[in-house]
Amino acid sequence: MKIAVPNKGRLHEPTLELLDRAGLAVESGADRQLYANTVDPDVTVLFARAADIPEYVADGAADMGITGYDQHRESRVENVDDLLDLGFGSCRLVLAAPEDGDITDPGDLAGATVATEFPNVTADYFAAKGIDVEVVEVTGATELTPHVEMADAIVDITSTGTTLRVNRLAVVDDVLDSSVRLFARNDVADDPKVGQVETALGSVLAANDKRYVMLNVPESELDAVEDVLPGMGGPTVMDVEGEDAVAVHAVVDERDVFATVSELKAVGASDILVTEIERLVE
Ligand SMILES: Nc1ncnc2c1ncn2[C@@H]1O[C@H](COP(=O)(O)OP(=O)(O)OP(=O)(O)O)[C@@H](O)[C@H]1O
Ligand SMILES: O=P(O)(O)OC[C@H]1O[C@H](OP(=O)(O)OP(=O)(O)O)[C@H](O)[C@@H]1O
Ligand SMILES: [Mg+2]
Repeated sequence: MKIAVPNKGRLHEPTLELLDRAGLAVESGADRQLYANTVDPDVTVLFARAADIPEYVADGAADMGITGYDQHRESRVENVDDLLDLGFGSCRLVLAAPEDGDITDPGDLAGATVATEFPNVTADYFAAKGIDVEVVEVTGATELTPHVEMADAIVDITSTGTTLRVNRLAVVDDVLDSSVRLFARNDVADDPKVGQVETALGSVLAANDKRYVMLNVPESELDAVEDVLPGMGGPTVMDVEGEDAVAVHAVVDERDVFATVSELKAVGASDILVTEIERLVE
């Protein structure tokens, strides 16, 4: 099983970190190598440009891939299916035009020129609206093109909005929401290894917003503690040897931890520990 992952840029580190946490650590070697082993002898990693990954997977150079959904759409590959939203690299592709200009609606661009690093997504967007534009492909610094009369508007990535603001561009319309996805080629979708990789990465995401809570409580108060801790499938309860108390363990949503700990104390729990969870397979 080969997984194509970004070889550099903003998606590289978080992808390797996620694989690491999922128990598929990439074994370090020379920085610029093409292939790397993981701790699983059946899983290797192919380093590629974020934009090339969907095609590498579609063509069979790799079986699974991790990259932005925007790149998946831009590649127009059809034999690749998303398995998981990995929750990082969130951004929007937007149509933007000079803030002091007269383009305030996509329809204002009929017959005009739009510059972008995403010519296919852009062409599909205008075609769906029935608006005829000329799409000019650029490979970077897209935000400059309206100011040097190369284009009337752009389709580009925005996240904080800083780049658009600095270049005095305003959003005219949303084109696509993107985040990083795990995907696989259709013809390997039933391979057990694909399922294992999906489960491993999914278990890290599932654990991200959960905490493990441990506490001791007198046996007489156990019912009250169980009311506070509905948890997944109920808490685990263990006898504490030689004492009239039990130890209780439970998985709690991160956002509920503050309230839960207060309630647990109120019903007589002591020695309360809250820890992070590395992985959670339900
Ligand atoms: N500002 C951003 N915020 C969040 N995600 C982004 C942002 N810019 C890009 N991305 C995501 O990262 C993917 C890769 O971006 P890109 O190919 O520009 O690489 P990079 O990490 O910016 O490195 P470089 O541009 O130096 O090659 C994009 O397709 C998109 O999914
Ligand atoms: O809304 P913002 O937070 O400003 O982010 C948007 C910018 O981020 C990306 O550029 P990147 O930093 O990857 O530089 P690049 O043009 O070299 O890819 C993207 O191409 C935008 O220019
Ligand atoms: Mg970039």
